[in-house]
Amino acid sequence: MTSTYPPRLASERPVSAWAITATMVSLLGALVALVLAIIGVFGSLPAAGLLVIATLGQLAWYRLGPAASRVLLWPALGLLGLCLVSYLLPEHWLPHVSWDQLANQIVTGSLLVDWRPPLLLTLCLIALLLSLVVRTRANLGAPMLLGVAGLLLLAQAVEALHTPSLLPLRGTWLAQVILLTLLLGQIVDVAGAWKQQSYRLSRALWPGLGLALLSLLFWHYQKTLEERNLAARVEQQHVQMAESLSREIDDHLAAMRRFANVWRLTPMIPGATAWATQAAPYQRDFRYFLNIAYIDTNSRIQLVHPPTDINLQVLGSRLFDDQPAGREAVASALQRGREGRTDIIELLQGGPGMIHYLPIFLASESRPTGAVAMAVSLPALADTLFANIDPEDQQLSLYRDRDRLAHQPAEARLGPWQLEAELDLSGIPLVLLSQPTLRRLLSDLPRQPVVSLTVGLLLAQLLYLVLFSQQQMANQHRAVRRSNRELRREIRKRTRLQEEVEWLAGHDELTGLPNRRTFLQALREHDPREPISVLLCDIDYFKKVNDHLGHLEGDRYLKEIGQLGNEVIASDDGLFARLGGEEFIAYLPGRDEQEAIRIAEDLREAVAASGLAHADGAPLTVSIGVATGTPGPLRIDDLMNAADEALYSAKHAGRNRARLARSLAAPGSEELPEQR
Ligand SMILES: Nc1nc2c(ncn2[C@@H]2O[C@H](COP(=O)(O)OP(=O)(O)OP(=O)(O)O)[C@@H](O)[C@H]2O)c(=O)[nH]1
Repeated sequence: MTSTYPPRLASERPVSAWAITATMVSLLGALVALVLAIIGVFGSLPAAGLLVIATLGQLAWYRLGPAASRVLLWPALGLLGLCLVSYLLPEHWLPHVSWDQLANQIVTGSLLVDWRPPLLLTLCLIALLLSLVVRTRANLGAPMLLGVAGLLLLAQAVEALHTPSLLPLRGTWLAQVILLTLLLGQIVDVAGAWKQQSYRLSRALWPGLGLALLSLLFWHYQKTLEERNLAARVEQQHVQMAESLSREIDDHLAAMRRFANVWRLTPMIPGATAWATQAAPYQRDFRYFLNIAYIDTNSRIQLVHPPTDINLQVLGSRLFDDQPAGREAVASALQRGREGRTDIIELLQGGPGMIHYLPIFLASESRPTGAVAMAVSLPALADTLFANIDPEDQQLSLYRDRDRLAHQPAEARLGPWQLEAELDLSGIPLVLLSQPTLRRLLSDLPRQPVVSLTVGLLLAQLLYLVLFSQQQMANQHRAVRRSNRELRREIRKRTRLQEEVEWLAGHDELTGLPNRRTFLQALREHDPREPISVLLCDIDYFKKVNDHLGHLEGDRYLKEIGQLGNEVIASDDGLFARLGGEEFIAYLPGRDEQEAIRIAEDLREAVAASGLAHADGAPLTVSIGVATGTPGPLRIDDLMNAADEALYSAKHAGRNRARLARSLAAPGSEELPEQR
């Protein structure tokens, strides 16, 4: 991975031309959506407004930098957060009606649903805007947020296409296109940076997106289930309402029969007072009885209760003539002594209704002496039946075939569901239609699926962040271990070099023997209570070796002699060093002259017998100057000079010999017998 210093800010990154183009297209779309929403043709105004802010925020990010972008985006995120809260808060904490009141204060007649985008659109916008305000866009949060936005967008498209939803996704296809281009713009913008970290990203991104997808699927399952449950509940309530209406109708039939039977106990045709007294409680209980009238055998209305103007007007009417639609029913009661009822007809008092005719048998009479007519006004019946229904909850209509008999409009915006139930009005089939209001449906809809979706998405984001950070830490850990390894290797290398330098400082490179420095050090550290001897040793005619056998061979000879000398001197607890050139020196602590001379002879003989030879076959020899210091303070220069003089003396005397320095022993130097 390449890195630059100083690190670039996100706003300094070169922005792709594609990203700018996509954003411009989105902006255009968002502005069109806004205009359409303002003139009320299409879509919702707040959603369009938020889209415009989102695209302007993205454009500001590219053109002016993060600070300008955030000025636009944070307030938009605040609004979206409020929208999300409205989806999440339980009804008993803050009822829907309170949200609606708030919306109504902003624009009269508007509801909460007008002011918040659909759930998935809200979440998608939140993810998009958050990805813009996350500073390190290409690294930390943005990939997951953009991924989630993409998923939500897809889910929203699928929802809109396939699933009939309780809340229609009003005009969101345009919003989806705008969001999609916005999303693509962002992805193109940061794709380059993602590529650099694709390994780390994919390890964190796929599990995160997997969890987000699971949350979405789970949410969809729960939402569908809850909507189905709600539909079933509403349906059940509707059926119960229809049943209670049917019961009410049955009750009024039973009441009518009771009323008709009352006259069996009396021997006379009912009088006006008795009629009014008997009819009053029935009319009070069933207000939709427009009237309760006594019809004589001639089908003439003789008595009527209540004595309202409109009822009094029909008094004396002969039903056979005046109301032909009910003739059959009247005849059934008066002539055959059986209950009869009209179909739904236009009543004499006006409005649709039906009239029941029940024969009146006086005591001991076997033929009816008249009939009781009970006119039921259908609008009044519907009013009575609907009286207990809150018009803010639902709209109700009563139909016979296609004719609407009664209608109670809702006093709130209607939801998308229409429910149907059948009613039996004394054998006439009616249909009761109900349409629950949006507010009622929304307040009844459980919040749990939205809560679990939000929690799921948060967990997915958290999982992504944890995995991403873990990857980052693992990477850093790997880098630290790598640099540690390199450091250890460097230290080892330097230690070896140091040892080599130290060894070279004290040794001769060619022969591997200690050098002059080490020799002098040993000399300086010797125990002054003991004698000390040195053997200064020089190869005889070594120049010839070089001249005739070559320098490489000369080097080999030097190495051989070094090894040989080391063996001889080390066996006598001494140190054999190379002084330089073809000169060697032996340091023999605790050795007196006699011992030193013996050792010098051993060395000389060993060299002579080594097999090393000149070009003419003559054996290679060495001359040795021996100097010994007695116990006591030592003057190194004196010792060395003495050895040197002794060596010179040995050379001068013909070479291949050892000479004891005279100056440090008895006066003059003593020649050892030549052993050739
Ligand atoms: N091959 C090789 N030759 C060296 C090295 N150091 C010194 N010499 C040679 O040793 C020779 C020393 O020669 P001289 O000092 O003239 O003495 P010599 O030929 O040994 O004769 P005497 O000491 O007088 O017996 C020179 O030819 C140097 O070039 C070395 O490290 N390698």
